[in-house]
Parts: sequence; C-alpha cells; structure tokens
Amino acid sequence: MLVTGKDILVPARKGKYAVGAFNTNNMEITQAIIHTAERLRSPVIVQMSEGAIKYGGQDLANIVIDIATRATVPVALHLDHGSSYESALKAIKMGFTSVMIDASHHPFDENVHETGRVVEAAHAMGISVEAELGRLGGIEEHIVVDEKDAFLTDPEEAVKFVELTDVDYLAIAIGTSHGAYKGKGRPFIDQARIKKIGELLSIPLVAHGSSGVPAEIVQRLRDSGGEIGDAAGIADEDLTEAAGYGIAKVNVDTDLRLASTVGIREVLKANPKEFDPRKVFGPARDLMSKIVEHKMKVLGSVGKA
Ligand SMILES: O=C(COP(=O)(O)O)NO
Ligand SMILES: [Ca+2]
Ligand code: NA
Ligand SMILES: [Zn+2]
Repeated sequence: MLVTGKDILVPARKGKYAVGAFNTNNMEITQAIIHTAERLRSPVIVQMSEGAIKYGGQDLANIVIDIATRATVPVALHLDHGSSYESALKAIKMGFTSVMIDASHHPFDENVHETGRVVEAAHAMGISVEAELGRLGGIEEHIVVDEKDAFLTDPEEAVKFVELTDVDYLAIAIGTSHGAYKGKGRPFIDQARIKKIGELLSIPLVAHGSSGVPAEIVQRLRDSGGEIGDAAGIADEDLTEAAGYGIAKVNVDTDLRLASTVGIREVLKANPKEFDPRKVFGPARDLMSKIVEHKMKVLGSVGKA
C-alpha cells in the first residue's frame, strides 16, 4: 500500500531498525525494489531525484505509484534532494508521499526558512518532509561538495533545527558521502555523533550516501568491460550499528546503478547475438533484487511489514 514516509519511518525509529530508500529511474529498478520488499515482508521507500523526474517524469512516477498502491507492504514515494520549495510542491502534485528539501548548503537560518516553508505546505497536504543539516562530501546531484566544505552535523544545532522547522525526519552528515568513491578503504562513520544526535532527537534520522559498493560487483563491472577506480562504500556493520542509534532511513542509489550496469554488461558480453531487451534488462533486475535483499537484511527491516 502507498503510505507517507512518516508511516514507515516512525515505527522504524521506534523499533531500532532502518528502512532502505532506493533510487529508481525505470520500471525494472522499481520492480526490483518493491517486489523484493514484498517477498521479504519489509517496508520500503522508493525515491526519485530531480534528475529521475527529468528522465521519467509523471510516467515513471505513475509506475511507482501503481506498483506501490498494489503492493502488500507499506511503500512511500519520496523526492530525493529536492532543491527548492517549487520542486517539493511539484512532486507532491505528482503524487509523491514524502519530499526532501535539501537546503543544507545554505547558512543555518536560510536552511531553516526554506525547510519551514516546505513543512508548512506539505503538512497541510498530509505529506512528510525530510531536511538535511550538515554537508556530505561527494557529489550531491547538483552540488559538488568537496572535502574541505563537507562538515558533520552538530547535535545541538540539530535539536534547534528540528524545533524551528518541525521537519519529520532529518538527514545528518556523519561520514558518508555520495557516489562510488567514499574514501580510501573503509570510510569513518562517526557512530558517537549518531548516538548523541539520536539521544537528543526522537525523530527518524537519515543516512545519505550509504551504498556499500560491494567489491564483487565492482570486479564484475571491470570483468564485463566497465571502468571504475578504487571504489569504496559503507561497511554493512556500520549501517547495522547506526540503525541502533536512530538512523531509520538509509539512502541507496549507487549500488543499484552498479548492479543494473553489471547485469546488462555481462549479458551483452556473453551473448553478442542477443537483442531481446527482456534478456538484457531481466538479469539486471535480478541482480538489483539481490542488492535490495542484502541491504534489507543489513538494516533489519525484513519481516517488519
Ligand atoms: O544518498 C543517496 C545515495 O547515496 P549512494 O551514492 O551512496 O548510493 N541518495 O540521496
Ligand atoms: Ca545537502
Ligand atoms: Na532523500
Ligand atoms: Zn543523498
């Protein structure tokens, strides 16, 4: 069933487990996400970035909404990294049940103002809101945040931010970053900081940049003709620990991008004569389903629906 983000994340925070928020850009990715959630009896969030909306528009949103509505587990459709009040409202008009307003690259007061506006409008329409405080490294869709500008979330400031905005869930900067290159080896996740913020705030917390970038998938990408540098992601055990401290929503995009590309490359490499799209996109869907399954087990959301 199609529900709001809050319907999924408040129980997750209470139950000390996290729920995967997986980015989609087409039907197969959406099916891999939602059908795996049904099979594992797990709630799930399907999210679309502004880039995905540009790519698939209302067509793609409708595919997600239709599959989510018929699903036998709770599913929310979430706007990932909404960059403005207008973008958030447009998503709500498209049928999204949760929206992020990401004004974290602005000074505190401006972030509060922007977020407060979206919360007021979204709540008037029964839609949940995510905001962000602190800056992740890596590429944030439309903003390149380089290391020196990245800063981790201050716990006291987070309390003030939530009081001033009434936001439903808060993305915090705790060492993760977007993309396939999250640092040399195992990125440092500031568990003490998560714990502190989780003790001060009872609302669900959000971890962006949480793809694991599994070495096996990276190798299979290279073996099937892909090129990628020394990629690294977030360790499974770091996500499991963070869920215990209050992280309730975990964003995953890169892992699905890698898996879909590996699925397609391996088929084309092994079968040069193949040109049936179902034979090309089908294996990609299967590999993505495996990634979604693994993540749900790591986050502890299996059987929670
Ligand atoms: O935070 C993310 C995705 O992060 P990854 O690049 O680690 O999948 N989307 O908002
Ligand atoms: Ca941001
Ligand atoms: Na988001
Ligand atoms: Zn993100």
